[in-house]
Amino acid sequence: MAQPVEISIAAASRKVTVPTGLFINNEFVPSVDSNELIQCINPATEEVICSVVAGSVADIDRAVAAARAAYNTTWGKNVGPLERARLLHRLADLMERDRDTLAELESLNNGKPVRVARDFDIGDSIGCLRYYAGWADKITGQTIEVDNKTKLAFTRHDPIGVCGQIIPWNYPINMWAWKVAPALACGCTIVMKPSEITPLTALKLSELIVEAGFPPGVVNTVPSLGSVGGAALAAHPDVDKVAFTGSTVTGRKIMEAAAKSNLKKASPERALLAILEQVSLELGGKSPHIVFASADLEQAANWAALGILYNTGQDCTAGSRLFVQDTVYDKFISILVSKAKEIVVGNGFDEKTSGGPVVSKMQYDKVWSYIESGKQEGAKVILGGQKRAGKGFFVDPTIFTDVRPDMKIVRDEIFGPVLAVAKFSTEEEAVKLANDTSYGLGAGLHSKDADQCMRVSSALEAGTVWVNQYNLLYNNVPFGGKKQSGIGRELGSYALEEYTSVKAVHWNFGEKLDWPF
Ligand SMILES: NC(=O)C1=CN([C@@H]2O[C@H](COP(=O)(O)OP(=O)(O)OC[C@H]3O[C@@H](n4cnc5c(N)ncnc54)[C@H](O)[C@@H]3O)[C@@H](O)[C@H]2O)C=CC1
Ligand code: BAL
Repeated sequence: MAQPVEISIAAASRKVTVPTGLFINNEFVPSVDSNELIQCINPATEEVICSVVAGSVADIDRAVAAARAAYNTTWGKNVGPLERARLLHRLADLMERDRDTLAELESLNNGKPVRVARDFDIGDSIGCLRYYAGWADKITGQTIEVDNKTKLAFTRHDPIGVCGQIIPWNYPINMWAWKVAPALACGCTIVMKPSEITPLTALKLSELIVEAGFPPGVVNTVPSLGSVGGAALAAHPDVDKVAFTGSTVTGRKIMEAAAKSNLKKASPERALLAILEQVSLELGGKSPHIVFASADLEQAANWAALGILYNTGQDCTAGSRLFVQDTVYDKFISILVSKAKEIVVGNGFDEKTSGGPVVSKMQYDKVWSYIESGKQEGAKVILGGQKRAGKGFFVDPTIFTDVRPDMKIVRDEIFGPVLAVAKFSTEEEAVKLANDTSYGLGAGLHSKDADQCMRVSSALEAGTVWVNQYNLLYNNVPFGGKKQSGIGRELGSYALEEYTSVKAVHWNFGEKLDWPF
């Protein structure tokens, strides 16, 4: 079993062929020692789309060996920056060519609307590949004077090596691009483990890796269960760096695995420093979104609704805790509810649809258990909160008011279209409520008072703060979290630091060493 399957996309009158094997050394191959398969489900219909090979620990070993061989021969320091840039641009061209098919496949496997996948996820991913193609020949070190007459030092930003990249199911193509583009621009090789829930587009993109002309072994793709392939990749002694996006629980496990594998070579005191260079984690969030009385309420309601409903709330930066100033509270809530009602949730192949189902039965059950807990803990449902009849893991926009800070719906990351709204009266109170979380990924505020915007954006404990907008990201602006939302930064020039290792070279052109010293 590693044969491609033909998937019929009836709504678009199209058929698409999808590889189902593990992608190692530019070939789709069966597992070396396992017959396990991963079933891919369409969350809008609950039907099986197809099955793909589930990689084993031995398959991860094989993929890492392929990545190491490529790093030492055809890639790494053996390929120039212009060639790395050319290939990244070529890959971007191919994604552009296949944009519609990729969007349809993404929609089938993940549930997000085709329009959203095509215009946002894939559009941004193409932009990401091109952005880092532009960086490939601009990764420079410094020349440092240490003694004018006899010595100088310089730094080189070497590729960090073989990277294990573990990505989630909420943005399968986009998270692929965020990981692959900077790593390749820096000269790293990759073993990519897509989520077992959404492996199809990573496999389809692997075909484009071959077509673009990347040498074998530069990018390898191993769909596998997290507890099998993900854990093996994180603990692998020949993986130089692990980059992860996903839950905080799994992020902790990855940190532990990387530390243990580093301990094989490093002393315990060095292990922490070693893993800080070698692990980057983009984890969960429970992001606050504050609306002050002076805000443009119509606009703030649009951004607040986008903040929780975009990607059906399955977004690490979802603005899931909304704080509204008491003097405008009633007016704002009525605008917000009317905005949320306008969002079309349903058929992903309809261009008017903005929201799809949540990704899986497990996620559906998790979201509903939070909705039930919100009701039981005494929060008031002012929108949604009722199950739909029929097939598909659909959850309609759900808004709770009268929430307290101790409620589970206020404390935990739900990863669904479920908003908890609370009232505040002073700026100080809003900041205190906003920062009352173990997470620190995103935060938003709306106000027409510029001084207030500056004060509050400075006080909010988050890696990203949006002022008078929410949830928009750009490839040239860094992204990442504080507190339990992660370590390291993706996007922008900052991501290059995650995939390079700085080497200082000390050059002596005149100093004689007196002996004995
Ligand atoms: N920050 C984010 O973007 C994401 C957050 N989540 C949160 O996590 C919750 C659970 O979703 P999951 O799919 O279970 O997330 P997860 O964090 O377990 O999965 C993300 C990736 O990690 C892999 N993984 C799982 N266990 C692993 C391990 N022991 N070692 C290495 N890799 C491992 C998975 O196979 C997947 O590729 C969601 O409800 C949501 O709250 C989920 C996905 C993305
Ligand atoms: N929205 C940025 C990436 C994420 O949700 O995982």
